[in-house]
Amino acid sequence: MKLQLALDLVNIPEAIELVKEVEPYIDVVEIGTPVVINEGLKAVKEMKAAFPDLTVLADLKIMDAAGYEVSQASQAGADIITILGTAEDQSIQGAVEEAKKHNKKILVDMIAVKDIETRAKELDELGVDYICVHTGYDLQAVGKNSFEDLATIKSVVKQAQTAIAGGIKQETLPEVIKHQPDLIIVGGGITSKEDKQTVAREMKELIQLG
Ligand SMILES: O=C([C@H](O)CO)[C@H](O)[C@H](O)COP(=O)(O)O
Repeated sequence: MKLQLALDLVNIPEAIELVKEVEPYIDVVEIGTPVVINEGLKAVKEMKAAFPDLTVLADLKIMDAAGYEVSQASQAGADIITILGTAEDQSIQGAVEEAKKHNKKILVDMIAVKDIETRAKELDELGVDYICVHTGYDLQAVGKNSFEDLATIKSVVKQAQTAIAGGIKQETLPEVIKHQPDLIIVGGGITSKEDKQTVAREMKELIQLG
């Protein structure tokens, strides 16, 4: 199980400063969708330049023109690029093919997918690298989480790795670990804390205990 830090509500210098604090404890750094919207792929480029050994995920949440978007993000230095599970199969295939050309990986975000089980099976067959269940900010606000969806995808996926995102905190981490996803994505659970380094270290230690 790996730990991904999601950076959503920061600018580029703040993102780099934050990663400096927690780098030893994270496996992947995510340039979140709001950062990409505000700053563009420059944010991915600058993060990769600052931390060449860290895996960088560009949370583009692609819905169309997937091959082109994946190509652009790959050239900016992203190692993993996200596409939405609700996108057309044609788009998913385009993303997977383009990512292979650049030796990059595709993570499918299952936010707003209604039939998680069926779609996860289809995506797995389309050859994506990760399938990620995700409770977005707007559903977190009404008390939802993705633990059940994680169990669902774990039971049907054969080749892809599994991931979970959305409101995960130190207190809910043990419940996540029980389901053994390959990737655990944490944003506010670390970035909103005063002592980010301690929280990231303690979360990483818990993950390593498995
Ligand atoms: O993908 C995300 C969200 O849609 C905003 O872009 C977040 O990165 C993801 O939810 C993880 O952040 P937290 O929910 O704060 O842990």
